[in-house]
Amino acid sequence: MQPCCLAAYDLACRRGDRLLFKGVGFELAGGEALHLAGPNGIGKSSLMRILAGLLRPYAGHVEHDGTLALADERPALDPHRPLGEALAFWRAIDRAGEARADFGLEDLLDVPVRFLSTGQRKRAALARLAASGARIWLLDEPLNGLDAHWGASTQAAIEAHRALGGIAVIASHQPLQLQKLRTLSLLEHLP
Ligand SMILES: Nc1ncnc2c1ncn2[C@@H]1O[C@H](COP(=O)(O)OP(=O)(O)OP(=O)(O)O)[C@@H](O)[C@H]1O
Repeated sequence: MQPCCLAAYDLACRRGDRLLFKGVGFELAGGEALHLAGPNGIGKSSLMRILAGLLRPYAGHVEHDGTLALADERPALDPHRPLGEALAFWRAIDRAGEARADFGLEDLLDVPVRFLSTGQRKRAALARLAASGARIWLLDEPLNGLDAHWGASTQAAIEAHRALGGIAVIASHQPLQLQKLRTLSLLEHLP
């Protein structure tokens, strides 16, 4: 895997007429992981969208070297297609190789995405991200809806991605069992 990096400098975020946070900065190199922490509504998902380039920061800027992929509560899979086709749609666009991570979807490939359970849909979204070949994974509440087995498997997939030199930024209310995990609490960046 090519070297990658992700850095945020003095970020501030405003939504509507409210400033959510300010002065957020970090630098991540290949193999590193950052846990975004903070209570409901503080701006973790907003920060994720800024990092992904989907939301303009009120102040500051983001720099990255390496492709980014975001998995949030929207699975970005066509709800009307069978899961196999919905994943193939992205594979054709991403032109990445086979995903190394196994999210146990083999028996669900003919099920329309809209019929998947919460945890199955989450696993499908994670499989899409893992198959994208992106070097920088932005994971917004990746463990939501997953049972203990798939929660552990997802964290193992994150560790495998890091071992290959990838970066992971993870917003999560749930404890994470990841090696050398750095933490950024948005509570320390209130305006
Ligand atoms: N499009 C929008 N316009 C205005 N306000 C918004 C918009 N999207 C989100 N917000 C507000 O921004 C704040 C931060 O939302 P965000 O989803 O980033 O928080 P969060 O830390 O991820 O929360 P949670 O832990 O509940 O997922 C919330 O008060 C939310 O209502």
